[in-house]
Amino acid sequence: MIMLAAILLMQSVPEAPASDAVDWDKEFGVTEKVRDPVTGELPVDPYVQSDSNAGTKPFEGTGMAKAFGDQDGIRRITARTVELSEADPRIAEIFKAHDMVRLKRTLFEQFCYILNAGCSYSGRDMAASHKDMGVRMRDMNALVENLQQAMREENVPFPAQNRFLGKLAPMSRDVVTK
Ligand code: HEM
Repeated sequence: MIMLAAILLMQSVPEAPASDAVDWDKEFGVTEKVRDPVTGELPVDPYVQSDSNAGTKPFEGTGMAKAFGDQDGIRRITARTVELSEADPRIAEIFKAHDMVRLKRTLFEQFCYILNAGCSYSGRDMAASHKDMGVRMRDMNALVENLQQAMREENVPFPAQNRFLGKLAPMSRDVVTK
């Protein structure tokens, strides 16, 4: 008897008419970014593209590009640096919420441009890219260790590794949160 009453009660609950349904995503201004079907990258806010966004001038001559294995070597080194950082418990959290497809492309372009290996840099400047990310000096050190490992794995000679790190070091002023 109680069972029957419960079933009748459940059936008599009126369904909300479709016109009353509230689009909460719209109310709260929630929009989901969609990846570009060709590049696989998420869109970013408009910015002015310039090689000067790379944060430093390129090396002269072809020596540094050769030491890094030209574009193929640079691509492997940047991809490996990102891969190691995504798996590094010290800094993985920082990378999780961001677009690693875009980062692999722009980091490659930046390194390739700086090493004078025949690229232009199309990414954002270092201050804009790392704004509000909360990067601390110890996070920077972790990333540098991962880059050093990636360079070692590609047999980049030690003096060339250090010359390159010397170019990147001043950028920490724009990357690390003050
Ligand atoms: C000198 C050191 C560094 C250099 C040269 C560098 C370079 C770059 C470049 C070229 C971009 C892409 C810009 C763009 O999307 O337009 C980027 C973005 C990013 N970087 Fe760095 N970075 C440095 C340090 C760091 C550190 C220490 C961390 C964290 C531990 C970090 C985390 C990220 C993340 C998560 C993004 C993606 C941002 C986004 O998609 O909005 N970077 N970085």
